[in-house]
Amino acid sequence: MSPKISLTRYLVEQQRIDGHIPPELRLLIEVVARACKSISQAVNKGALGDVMGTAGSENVQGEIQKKLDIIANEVLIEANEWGGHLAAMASEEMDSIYVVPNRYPQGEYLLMFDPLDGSSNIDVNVSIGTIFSVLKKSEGDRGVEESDFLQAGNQQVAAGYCVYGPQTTLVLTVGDGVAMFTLDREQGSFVLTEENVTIPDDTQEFAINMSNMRHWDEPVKRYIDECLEGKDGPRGKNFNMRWIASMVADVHRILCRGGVFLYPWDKREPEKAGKLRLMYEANPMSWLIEQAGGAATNGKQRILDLQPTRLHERVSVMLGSKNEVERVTAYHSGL
Ligand SMILES: O=P(O)(O)OC[C@H]1O[C@](O)(COP(=O)(O)O)[C@@H](O)[C@@H]1O
Ligand SMILES: [Mg+2]
Ligand SMILES: [Mg+2]
Repeated sequence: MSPKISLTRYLVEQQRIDGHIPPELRLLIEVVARACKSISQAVNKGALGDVMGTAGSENVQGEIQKKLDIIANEVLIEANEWGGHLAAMASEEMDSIYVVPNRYPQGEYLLMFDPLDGSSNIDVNVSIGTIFSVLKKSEGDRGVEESDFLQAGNQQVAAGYCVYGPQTTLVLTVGDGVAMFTLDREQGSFVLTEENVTIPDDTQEFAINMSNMRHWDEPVKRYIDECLEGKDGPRGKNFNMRWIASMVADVHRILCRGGVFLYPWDKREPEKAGKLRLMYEANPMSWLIEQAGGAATNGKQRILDLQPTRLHERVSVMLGSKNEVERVTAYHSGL
């Protein structure tokens, strides 16, 4: 049996052999992974720990925060602020950026995260996760500002998520393909279980919240209608549907076996570009999908080329198997 390769060894090889990542970034990723391990332990406690239910407070998105949203946010802040690799952090659960206090060494990276993704599934024992994205701080000595974070997704230097499901799995890219690490609870460490993950260009499985159908725009309606017509329709093949309502779990399924995920703009809140957030949901997931051979657009443009204007900006998301994403994107330009 091939020797178990730990996350640390994998990253050291990425650093030393492939020269893909500087030592500081490697150390930052290890700290994020350790934080995810602690969050996984809190999640596993469930009703045995004081982690279920709402916290009663509201976040900048206007959502009622769950206790685990706040616990996960605090774990990530505490783990990363003293490590010396970061200049600042931003989170779905914090209105503005968190600048690393100057009693700690200042690093050159910016970390963004969705500390707990799939919050509506926390109390019903369905897979949830943490999503993260790393950018470089711009050169110069001036203090970090929110504008430093407003970089296009194609500027990410690392991106990943950790899914807390039957297994705890960390999925990562530093621009050299996608690797998956499973938490070995006995050892307490992440072990490499999949490397150079690739997703098929074609698929017969789509993921969308069908209950929003009457609110969708024509191109999305057409695309889903054709999938539902199956082999009797213009697609000539049957499609299956899945919707876990945890983006991290729906995307993980796609990285494991292909598929297409859509959370498009809809008429419920026409002034919003979509439900999901560009900086710490769509950008990291889009880079992972592209690194695995897939595609990700907002229906019109490659998500990674979008220039952000606000920290908590929302975006329409279509990602997964390349040929399906290209098809639904083509429908948006009237083809
Ligand atoms: O409940 P809906 O409308 O299907 O939305 C589900 C989507 O909302 C989310 O839960 C939003 O993320 P958060 O849980 O981090 O707020 C996604 O994970 C998921 O894809
Ligand atoms: Mg989320
Ligand atoms: Mg969240």
